Amino acid sequence: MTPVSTIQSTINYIKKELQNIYPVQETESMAYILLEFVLKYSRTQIQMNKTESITKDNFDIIDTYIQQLKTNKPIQYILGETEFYDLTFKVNEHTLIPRPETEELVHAIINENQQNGLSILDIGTGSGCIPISLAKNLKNAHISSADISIGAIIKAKENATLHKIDVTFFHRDILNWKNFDWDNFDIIVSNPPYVTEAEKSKMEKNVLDYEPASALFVSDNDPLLFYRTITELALQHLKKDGKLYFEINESLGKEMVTLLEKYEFKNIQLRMDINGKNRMISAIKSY
Ligand SMILES: C[S@@+](CC[C@H](N)C(=O)[O-])C[C@H]1O[C@@H](n2cnc3c(N)ncnc32)[C@H](O)[C@@H]1O
Repeated sequence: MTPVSTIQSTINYIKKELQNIYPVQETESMAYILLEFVLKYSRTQIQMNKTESITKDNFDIIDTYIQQLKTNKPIQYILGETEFYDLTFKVNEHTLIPRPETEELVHAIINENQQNGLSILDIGTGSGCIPISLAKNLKNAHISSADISIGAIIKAKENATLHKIDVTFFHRDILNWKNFDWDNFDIIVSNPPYVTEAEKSKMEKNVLDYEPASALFVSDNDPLLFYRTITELALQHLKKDGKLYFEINESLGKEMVTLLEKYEFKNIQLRMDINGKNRMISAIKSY
C-alpha cells in the first residue's frame, strides 16, 4: 500500500479540517484518538513515531471519520467505543457515553470497599461501565445491574463478555421496583438521569442530538424522582450498614443531603468532583 502521509502531517490535516467546528484542544485530542484507533497504536507510540508514513487506505479511513465528525457526532459513537477506568467500552446510540465524573464515583467505591465477595446493585446500566469496572477491581463481587433500555442492556452484556466479567443484567423500570423479587445488597450505586429540562439550553448540541434523552433527562417538576425512588428501594434492599452511592446533579447537593437525612441514613458524605462541583453522595443505612 502506498504511503501518502506521515503521522505528523495527518495530525495537522485532521486539526485543520476540524478547526472551524471544535476548539483547538479538542481537535488535537480527536487527532490522537483517530490515529490510535486506526493504527492500533498507543498515545506514546504516536508521539514517538511522528515521521512514520501512513498508507493511503488508513488515510482514507481517517478522512471518512473526519467527515462524520463534521456533523457533530461524538467521536465515541463514530468509533463505537470509549475508554473508562482503563477499560475499553463499546457504546452506541442506546448508551450514554461514560463520563470522567463517573470514573471518580467508581474509584471511590473501589477504594472504600475492599472486602471480599460484596453483593452490589447498579441502577441505570448504560454501557455497563460501572458494574464492569467494579467487577474488574473488587474481589469476588456479585454484581447486578438494571436498565429500562433493552439497547443499553444488550451493549452492556457485550462489554461484560469482552472483559470476561460476570454481571447479572435486569431489563427493568426502576420506578416499579416494588414488584421486583430482589435480595439484599451490601452496596447500591446509581448514576441516574439527572439533567432537568430547564438545563437543556446550557448543553452541547452534540449531546442533545446524539445521546439518549432517556439517559439524561428528568422532569423539572420532580428532579429528585430517581434519587428518592432509589433511596426507598435501598431502605428495603440494602443490608444493615449497607452503603448507597449516587452520582448527582451539581445543583442538588443540599437537597440530596436532606433527602438522605429524612430516610435516616447515616455518615452522609457529599463529595466534589475534580472540577470542584458537588457530584457524588454516599451514605450508610442505619438499621
Ligand atoms: C445517566 S445514564 C448512566 C449510564 C451509566 N451508568 C453511566 O454512568 O454511563 C442513566 C441510565 O439510566 C437508565 N434509566 C433511565 N430511566 C430508567 C428507569 N426508569 N429504570 C431503569 N433505568 C433507567 C437509562 O437508560 C440510562 O442507561
